[in-house]
Amino acid sequence: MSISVSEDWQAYPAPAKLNLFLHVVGRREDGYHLLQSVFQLIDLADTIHMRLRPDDQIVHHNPLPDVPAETDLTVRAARLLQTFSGVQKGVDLRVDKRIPMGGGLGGGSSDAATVLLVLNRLWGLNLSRKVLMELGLKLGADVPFFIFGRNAFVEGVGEQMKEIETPDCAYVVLHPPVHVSTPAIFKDERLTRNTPLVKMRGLNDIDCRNDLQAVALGQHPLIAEYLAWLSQFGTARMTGSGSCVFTRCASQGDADRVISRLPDDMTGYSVRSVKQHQLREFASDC
Ligand SMILES: C[C@@](CO)(OP(=O)(O)O)[C@H](O)COP(=O)(O)OP(=O)(O)OC[C@H]1O[C@@H](n2ccc(N)nc2=O)[C@H](O)[C@@H]1O
Ligand SMILES: Nc1ncnc2c1ncn2[C@@H]1O[C@H](COP(=O)(O)OP(=O)(O)O)[C@@H](O)[C@H]1O
Repeated sequence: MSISVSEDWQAYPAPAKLNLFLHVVGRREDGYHLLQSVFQLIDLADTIHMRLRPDDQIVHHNPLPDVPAETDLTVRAARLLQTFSGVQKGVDLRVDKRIPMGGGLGGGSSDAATVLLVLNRLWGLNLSRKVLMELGLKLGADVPFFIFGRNAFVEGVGEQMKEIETPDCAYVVLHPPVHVSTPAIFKDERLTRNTPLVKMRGLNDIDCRNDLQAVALGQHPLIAEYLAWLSQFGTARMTGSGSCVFTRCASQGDADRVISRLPDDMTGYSVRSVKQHQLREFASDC
């Protein structure tokens, strides 16, 4: 799937995710934390424009204000794939950001996953999903999920996943304007790391909380104000390491109505659950 914007450039989606719950169940010797979480794809998405180049350069045409091109996850993903495969091909990149950055919605990771999936096809590499997921993990703990491309129960540091049925529904997502540092949340001494392991049968049996939430609220009290406002409409929770918070709505109309009541100084989105990443077939399962 792709949406044409001009003769050469093609546009590809990079969807965001919500963590419907997130439990911290332990810590590895290297300091990384063991998690259990359900990752849900949503229809809030960045768009990555890509064009093959006649040389082997990787060129980012509109770097983000605070992220130099060389450190952008799209460029890092393309370089990683180039080095791994030894291919002597290049690509032009442009990124239209819609997913708030540092919001716990996985935007950077999803951008990286989209680049890996698309270049796998554009460069004719034909790497399997498994190989792309292993490569993706080198870029960030959330990248394998977006390459997996289906809603999933995720374990380990983000590399073990099983497909899971999740409700087809609408959500309201609010973005408190604070930058949450993921390493700072995981390092915080107030973080509990001993939530008992759950067996995943269905979401109804799970204590759907986010163990990172209390720590994020301690570091950024503004998130609590957004949670309090959203809690008028249903159970509200933080996604990932924050700062975004969300609640489930009975219908898209209900979600739109919540957004229409948002105070002028708050930013939010009415979104829908997505069953599958539109680029999932860009990697094969064998
Ligand atoms: C918390 C989660 C849940 O979805 O998401 P986000 O809030 O980032 O979306 C992820 O596990 C985050 O994934 P990601 O943002 O890719 O993190 P990474 O770049 O891999 O790691 C950033 C830092 O967080 C800590 N970290 C991350 C993941 C993990 N399982 N244990 C950790 O301790 C490490 O200190 C690491 O250096
Ligand atoms: N293409 C990109 N999009 C967003 N963030 C990026 C990108 N490349 C690198 N980053 C860096 O990754 C950090 C985390 O971004 P993001 O994935 O949006 O948040 P989160 O991990 O909280 O979901 C950003 O603050 C930014 O410094």
